[in-house]
Amino acid sequence: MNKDIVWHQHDINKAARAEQKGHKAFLLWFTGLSGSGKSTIAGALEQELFRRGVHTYLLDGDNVRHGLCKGLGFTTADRQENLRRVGEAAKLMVDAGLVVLAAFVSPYRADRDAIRALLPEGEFVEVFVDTPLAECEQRDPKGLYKKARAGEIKHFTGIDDPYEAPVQPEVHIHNHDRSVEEVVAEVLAKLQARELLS
Ligand SMILES: Nc1ncnc2c1ncn2[C@@H]1O[C@H](COP(=O)(O)OS(=O)(=O)O)[C@@H](OP(=O)(O)O)[C@H]1O
Ligand SMILES: Nc1ncnc2c1ncn2[C@@H]1O[C@H](COP(=O)(O)OP(=O)(O)O)[C@@H](O)[C@H]1O
Repeated sequence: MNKDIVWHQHDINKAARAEQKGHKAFLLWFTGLSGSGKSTIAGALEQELFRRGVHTYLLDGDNVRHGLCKGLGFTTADRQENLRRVGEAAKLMVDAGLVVLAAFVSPYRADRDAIRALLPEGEFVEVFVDTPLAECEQRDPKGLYKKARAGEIKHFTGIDDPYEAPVQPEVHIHNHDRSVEEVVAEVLAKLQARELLS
């Protein structure tokens, strides 16, 4: 870091924004295999939060790779850079007073922990969307598992690339043989128990 660049503390801070918006700001980080249901659950949860008047923003892996993270692939280094950029963007949004929902495979513990470390204690909520690989592969909505099995896609998480499951996620969802509504209700209850939502 250049020592001539000094942090400027502005007058409107996070507490003031939370008071204006009427709720706390935090980052809900959804991690799990491709096809586990991250986008579906994050999207349904965002709808419910929005309905309650919560100011939200949903960052989705497939979408940010069209802009902020354009050109990055799926090597370990590219995933790390992808998640570093997303983590910094999410941090700004949380500072702006939003409840940010981020849905990324984010297969490496170190990358997820690096994002956790960017935020104040309690403002990073890791949500492990735990769906068996066989189920994800059966869902295969984009046909990517089929391509990965055929060797047409390399470094595919769960096939020829690792997925390091969270050890102590704040929320552990089993998203198999359950309705999306049931799962959303479970996440909301966990957030209320942590006093992140009223
Ligand atoms: N090799 C490989 N491994 C995993 N996923 C792949 C790969 N190639 C393409 N895709 C598609 O890209 C989506 C994952 O992007 P992410 O930005 O979430 O990945 S990561 O967090 O940087 O690991 C992922 O989206 P989801 O299915 O929504 O998880 C896939 O559709
Ligand atoms: N609880 C669930 N039960 C059955 N199918 C689900 C459930 N949650 C998500 N799905 C389906 O699984 C597929 C993958 O979901 P998606 O949200 O795209 O996963 P991801 O974002 O993790 O890749 C979609 O076809 C979605 O409709």
